[in-house]
Amino acid sequence: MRIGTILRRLGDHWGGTSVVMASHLVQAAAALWLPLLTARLVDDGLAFGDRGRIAVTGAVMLGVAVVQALAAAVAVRTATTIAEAIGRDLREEVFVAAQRLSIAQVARFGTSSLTVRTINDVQQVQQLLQMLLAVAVPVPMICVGGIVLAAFRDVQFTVILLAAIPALMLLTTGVLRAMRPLTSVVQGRIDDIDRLFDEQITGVRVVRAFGAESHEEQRLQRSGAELAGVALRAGRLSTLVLPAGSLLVNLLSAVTVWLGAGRIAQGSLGIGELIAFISYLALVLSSITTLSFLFTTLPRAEVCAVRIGEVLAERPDVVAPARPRTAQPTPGSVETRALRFDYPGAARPVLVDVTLTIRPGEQVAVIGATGSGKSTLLHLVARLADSTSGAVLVGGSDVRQLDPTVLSRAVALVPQRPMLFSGTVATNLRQGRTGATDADLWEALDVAQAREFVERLPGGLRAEVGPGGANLSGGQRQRLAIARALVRRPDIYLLDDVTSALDQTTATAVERALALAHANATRIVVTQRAEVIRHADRVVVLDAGRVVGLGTPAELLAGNAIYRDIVAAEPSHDDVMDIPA
Ligand SMILES: Nc1ncnc2c1ncn2[C@@H]1O[C@H](COP(=O)(O)OP(=O)(O)OP(=O)(O)O)[C@@H](O)[C@H]1O
Repeated sequence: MRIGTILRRLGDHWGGTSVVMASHLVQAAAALWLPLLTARLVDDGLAFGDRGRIAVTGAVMLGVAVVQALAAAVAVRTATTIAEAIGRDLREEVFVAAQRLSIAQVARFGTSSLTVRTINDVQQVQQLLQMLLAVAVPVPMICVGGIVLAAFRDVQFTVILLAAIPALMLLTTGVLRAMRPLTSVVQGRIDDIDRLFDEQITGVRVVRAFGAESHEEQRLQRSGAELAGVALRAGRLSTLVLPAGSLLVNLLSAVTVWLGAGRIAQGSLGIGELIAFISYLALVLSSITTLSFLFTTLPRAEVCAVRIGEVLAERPDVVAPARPRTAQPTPGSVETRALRFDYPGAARPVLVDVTLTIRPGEQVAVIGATGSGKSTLLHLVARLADSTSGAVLVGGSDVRQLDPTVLSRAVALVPQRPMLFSGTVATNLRQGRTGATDADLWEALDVAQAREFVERLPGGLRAEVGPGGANLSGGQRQRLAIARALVRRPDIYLLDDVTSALDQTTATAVERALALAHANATRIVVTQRAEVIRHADRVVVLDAGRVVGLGTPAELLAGNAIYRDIVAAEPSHDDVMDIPA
């Protein structure tokens, strides 16, 4: 997307744009009329000591100045409203487009870059629109009007004015050329700083625990210095325009006065005429200088428009089917057929030839070394991404053909890193099911072993949850995330290492309660806990993205080394808590 594409959106606001144009026309006419009135005041009034003419012309000048100010106020106000409206629409579009991206696409852009594009980049474009409408529109009117009026009064002086315009244009073009490459670097550096901030703030506990504050500060300082370096270079270039413009105006005014003085002495020019001409010179050149300065913000807005366009143009990997299926011939079943998944640009696939058939109500544990593709497998079942090849069937229907609402009702994913949202405990849990009653929420909290701590929170279910659940412990977040999935009552639970932040006893209690609650539901559980693995109906062993073991715990104990390693690493706790199979 280029800035021109965004400018075309002004057509959607033609009413407001017409008001801006009309107000600027009035404002420009007033600005051009004032020097003529000044000339009349001096040459016809002051020169002859005609008090009546001075008073009338002065009153007209005051009236014109008031109209000019009012027209300018209307133009700026309307311009701001239009720019705000276009900015708001763009922000919404980028946000919605970003929400539709698959996890691989989000990873490719980077979450912080998507944030900067949605907020900062749209703001830059909005600012440019506002400035264009509020400042740039009257410039051509003033220039053409000023040159024509000057030409009518004096050709020699008009030549001076016309010669100055290309000089200013040349300067601006040079500055713009030099700035263009710097501005895309500036936006990239802003992305970097945002990413660093995000990392450092979300990881503040780790930073403190490792006493890494000064190291992190240095990283931020380095990034800040790099941004300041390029931003300063771009800023220095843009600041050339205004002083150069006013230098030119002053030089030419001096030349005009020098030439005019001689002609006044000869009697071929009135003082008022000279003042009027100098006013036109200043009006035209300072308008062009302001426009040139405005153009120096163009490269940055242009880069931002391109970055916004990249998000808007990104076709989501995961698209809703044209004719969605709602039928699920075998609710609760999950099947993967020769599944393969590659991250774009990655050296090797994350999953290769994964073929599984999971029956409704089955409890399946997925185990494997870190990085073996366990989470990715669950993500593909929940259709957070589409497989590179092969297929995933949920309830007997290919997820790519299944109605997204049917799929999200059938499947509840509890991710490895539980994510809560600002609001209350209840609003977070009701993301599982909007219509859930308080009793449903407490029931889910009971299963997730979270009743006790929620009851202790001030307000209970109405207790505040900070952004990302920041005011809760990792274990509390994890239990609320489990409860949210339970509230949904899906056919299939996808549980990704959901008890990793809990102590042994609580984890076992959660697992036991989960197994009892909604006993008919299918559970695919990524876990390292021997307790859960031993009590699963079947276990899938992944190694570097391939299924290297599939069977009951007893079968795998006999013939699978990876299974034996993982289960042997943790002693049985069946004596502590009996988990039903
Ligand atoms: N955004 C990404 N871009 C490229 N590769 C990625 C990306 N995210 C994950 N991977 C790779 O995909 C592989 C599988 O990751 P996945 O999270 O599925 O593993 P896992 O078995 O769940 O690991 P863990 O037990 O540590 O959670 C890893 O090798 C990882 O490096």
